[in-house]
Amino acid sequence: MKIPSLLLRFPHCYFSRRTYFTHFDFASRADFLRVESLTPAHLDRIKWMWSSNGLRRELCQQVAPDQQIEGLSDREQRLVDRLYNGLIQGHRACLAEAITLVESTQSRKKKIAQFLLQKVLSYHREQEKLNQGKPLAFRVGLSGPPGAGKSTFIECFGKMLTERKYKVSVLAVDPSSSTSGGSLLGDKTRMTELSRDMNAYIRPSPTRGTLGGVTRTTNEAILLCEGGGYNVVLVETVGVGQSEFAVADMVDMFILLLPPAGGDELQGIKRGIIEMADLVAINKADGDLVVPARRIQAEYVSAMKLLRKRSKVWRPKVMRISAKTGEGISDMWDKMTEFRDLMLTSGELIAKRRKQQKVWMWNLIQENMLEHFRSHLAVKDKIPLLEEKVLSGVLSPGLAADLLLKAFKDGL
Ligand SMILES: Nc1nc2c(ncn2[C@@H]2O[C@H](COP(=O)(O)OP(=O)(O)OP(=O)(O)O)[C@@H](O)[C@H]2O)c(=O)[nH]1
Repeated sequence: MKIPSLLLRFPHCYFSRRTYFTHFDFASRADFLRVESLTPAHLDRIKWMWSSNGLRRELCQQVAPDQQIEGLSDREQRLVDRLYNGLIQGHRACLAEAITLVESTQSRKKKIAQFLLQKVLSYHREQEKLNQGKPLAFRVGLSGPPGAGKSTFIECFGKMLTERKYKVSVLAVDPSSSTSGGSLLGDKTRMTELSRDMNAYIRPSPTRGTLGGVTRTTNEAILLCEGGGYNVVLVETVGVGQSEFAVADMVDMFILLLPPAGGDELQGIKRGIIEMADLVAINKADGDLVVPARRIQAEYVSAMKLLRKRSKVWRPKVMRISAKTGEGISDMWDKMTEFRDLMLTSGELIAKRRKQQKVWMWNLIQENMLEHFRSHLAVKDKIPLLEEKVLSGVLSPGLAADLLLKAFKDGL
């Protein structure tokens, strides 16, 4: 039987840890995880083990449960292994294919995607242990009103980071087109240089109108980008609607990018979102706009002093930058790394991530329960009639809700 080439390249995805330690006498766990530590003798042994039936059966039984996935066909399992191995090798095509799989709404693909995510999560845990428990990537949310300069900023900021040998991924949360559900803005078209950079990955993420405008898949795409070795993950939102609040709930640091304009130009910005900002960057501080930028900065500095403190170690900062000239961008990164280090040292960053995962679990339950309720046979035909009665004032919202909930309960 031909030995699978993947077995020779990534044997630790086939063999359980026990097999490794009993049959390959690895000195340490770190060695076991480093595939390049395989010697020709190890490879000969793998070939021998694969050829002798008895051991092959044993190997299959020994593969850790999360690797020998029940319920997936051989073809689906090969897809999961191919995407997983390509992802952790840093292949952008595998990352793109993995995110597309995670974005799928088709139930079978969703199931395969969850298995892939579980493998990536366990890889995350291994790598974080090797990284003294520190997170693999710095997750940054970026929001601001249309025209504030987000795309121009990401292009300039991203290029600066890749020149400093960071791997940057950008998930641009786009409003979906009403027909296709695909992303409208296609930020790639406006981040031309960065999208050509081999150390950058840009992905418009369609919202499909889900809760808060930011999709479940954005949260999961962040995990996949980190599994792909991207150590700075930027999640950009269009800056209107509810998406900023959802993004703030899935990143380590939330940045608000504002134009040097006050008053009605900032109508799109809700007070609540300013309270969630860890850093406010007044953009376009160049040319004739330097003076207004200074004034707006002063206004926000005094306004933010009145906001309730959300961290014991960090006070939100207000900076002036120019995405056009690059002025202030490097200082801004210094401030961001200062934030990350303070939050890590104080333990607030890990605590925040744990809390965020719980918030997302309940967001998803709420979203799926509502979907399940609306589509339930005992309820869906009653909804239009009861909505009509509420609109015409015949029924109170409370009574209509009780009638629908009773129909749902009786129908269970
Ligand atoms: N002077 C100046 N103009 C800028 C700067 N950054 C962006 N712009 C200009 O502002 C306009 C909007 O920039 P974008 O980067 O598309 O802004 P955006 O926030 O991505 O816009 P939306 O995609 O509509 O949300 C463009 O004409 C940019 O050239 C800056 O730092 N200085």
